[in-house]
Amino acid sequence: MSRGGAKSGAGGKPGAAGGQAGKLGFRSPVGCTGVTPGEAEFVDWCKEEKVRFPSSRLAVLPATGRALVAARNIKMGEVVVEVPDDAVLMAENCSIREVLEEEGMTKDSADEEILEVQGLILAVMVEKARGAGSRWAPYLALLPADMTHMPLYWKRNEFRELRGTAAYDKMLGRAQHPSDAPTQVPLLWSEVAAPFIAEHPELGLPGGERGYELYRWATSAVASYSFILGDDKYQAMVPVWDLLNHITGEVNVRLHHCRKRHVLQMIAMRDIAAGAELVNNYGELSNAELLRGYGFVERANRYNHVQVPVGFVARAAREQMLQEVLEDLQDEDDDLDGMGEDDEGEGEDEEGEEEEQDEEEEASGEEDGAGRGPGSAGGEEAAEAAAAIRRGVASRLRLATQLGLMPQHHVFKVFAGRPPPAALTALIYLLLSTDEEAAAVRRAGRAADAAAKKALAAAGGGRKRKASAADEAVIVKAVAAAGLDTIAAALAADLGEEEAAQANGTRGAKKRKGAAGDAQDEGSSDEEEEAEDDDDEDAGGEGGDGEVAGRVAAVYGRILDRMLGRYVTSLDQDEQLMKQYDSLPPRRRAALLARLPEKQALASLQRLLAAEGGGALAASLAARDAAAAGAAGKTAAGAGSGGGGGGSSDGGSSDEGEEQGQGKVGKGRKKQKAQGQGGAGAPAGPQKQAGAPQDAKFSFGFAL
Ligand SMILES: C[S@@+](CC[C@H](N)C(=O)[O-])C[C@H]1O[C@@H](n2cnc3c(N)ncnc32)[C@H](O)[C@@H]1O
Repeated sequence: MSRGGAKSGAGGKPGAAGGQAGKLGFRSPVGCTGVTPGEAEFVDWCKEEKVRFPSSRLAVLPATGRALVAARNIKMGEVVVEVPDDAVLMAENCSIREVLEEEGMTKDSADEEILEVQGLILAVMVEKARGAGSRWAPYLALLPADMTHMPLYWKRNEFRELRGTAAYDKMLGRAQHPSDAPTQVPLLWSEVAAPFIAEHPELGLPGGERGYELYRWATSAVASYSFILGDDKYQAMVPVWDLLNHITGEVNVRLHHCRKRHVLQMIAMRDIAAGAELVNNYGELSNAELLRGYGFVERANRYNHVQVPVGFVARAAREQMLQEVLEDLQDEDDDLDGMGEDDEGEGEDEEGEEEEQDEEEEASGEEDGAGRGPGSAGGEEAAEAAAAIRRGVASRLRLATQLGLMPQHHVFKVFAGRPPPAALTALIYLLLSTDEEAAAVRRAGRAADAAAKKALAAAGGGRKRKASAADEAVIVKAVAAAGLDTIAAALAADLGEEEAAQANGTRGAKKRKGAAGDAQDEGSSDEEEEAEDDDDEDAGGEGGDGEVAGRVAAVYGRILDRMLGRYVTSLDQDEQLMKQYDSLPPRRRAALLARLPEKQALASLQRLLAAEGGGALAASLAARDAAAAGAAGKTAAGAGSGGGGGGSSDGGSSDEGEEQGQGKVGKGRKKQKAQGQGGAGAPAGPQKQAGAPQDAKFSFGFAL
């Protein structure tokens, strides 16, 4: 656990690096790791390995733990750290590389990413177990012996404090690679690491309890200290680079790989005063994400947000449509109760929903609340309606994927005080859309796709080349923009712009019941046309104002209610707890700082929708450029394999080298054998705002 005190770093004045940590004025209740001795040995080892950091020195800071600080004034552009490619520790160059290769646990031999990660964990275990016999002994000795700040060590009741947060979801494997989730650590131990150790007694690794403890430590070290290098995404422990802490908004170095010289470099992004901390950027991470991946939180964090899973959106839309259909069928509201909708087989786009259901059941025992599913009281018609709604939603989710509306890891990020993401509002609209509207969006998408391809072909001139990830991103951006245009036009029309409605062929209120409409009649019928006319009449002078907006807002309401209901405490309770912050145990404080901002973001959206209704939704859609840019980024990432935390802009490369950032993004090109492939360079997201290069081929940690 945290151990404080400004101790002197190797060759440095005690506490000289007040810098950013001082400005921070806050020390994370967890995460500032205990410090193990061994700087002198480590510094000697660095000299032997030609790991250079001539202008900086090691230090221990009260707020961030062990750190690297400027030993003198550093000029922007100076190389502050150089690590030869072969000094990094990887599965591919450790002392048991052949064994790991044979067992399919290296970059070239592994079938799955998770096995590569396990390969590095085993490599760290072996090198650690070898003690002084390991080439990396002084480096590994400097890593904190105590990693219990990481939530994977939290007790069940402490972990429960995180329920509802992105940290909780991810730790249970709900929001990203399930196999990377900390809660899977015991499983990975028993299924992967323990059998490996048993089959290779010659490696001298301990089994049993001792082995598991070493495994947990190595897992924590790899999660919070390793880097993912370059396009090829080699997972590596990079000495000295990993001494740098993260302080949101304070990053002052970027990471770079010099291919010519085969060295990983850290370059000053600005002038750094003597004594100031060198600060890396782990990504645009909320407190919940920082806690999950690195075991610390920040007092104020501009990246705090709440993550809305796509599964929630789909479920809320289904519930809304079912309620509307049932109302249309003139059933009693009560008919909605007890209609156990079958949640299976929704399709891959609703990943996470079933798990959420489990959690809800666990949390409240009333997951299948009112308004869900046919099967009993609603009778056959209702059952058919619900089935049609499910099909309609599944098909629109596929369309949304084609349009690039699906967010990374299937979660939308909602920030306090900002309109919801355009892609989220657009997705809700799409889910509620009629077949005709969905078809129009599909056509618009295809047209934009074709236009973008044509433009790319024209830009490529005579030498037609294969579309790169960046090209694909342009296409997706265009498609997403087209889809959003169609949707925005329809929404604007519904908000009262009749002309736009006609121009876009948008329809009356009842016809907007989307999949609910499908449920009654797949094709457009005379009755439906009549209904449309009726609706137009009903709407009268108001022109159906707010009908769609009202429905979209209702879906938002359902999402928000469900999201807010997931936490162990209410927003009010948390605000009260903040008043007793100092008296809370560290892990409770950390959990509070992880979940409170999420609730504040949800409450803020609730207020925004209540105050501005359709205005807030229109503002959301107006942010389409950002959404489209996000889609473009996702596509670039998707061409590789996507990944964890941070931003996702594509990286540039040159003969000289590549820049890298923290986002787990790569283009997935052909595997290469060389080690330390890393480009290096700019941590992904926040640097965009700091005016730094936007390259991002470099990640930190893995998806723990
Ligand atoms: C790459 S290491 C950085 C070096 C680390 N401080 C040490 O003592 O070894 C990442 C770990 O540093 C700590 N850390 C990084 N930034 C922090 C911050 N802003 N506040 C508290 N702890 C931080 C967390 O324990 C995190 O898991």
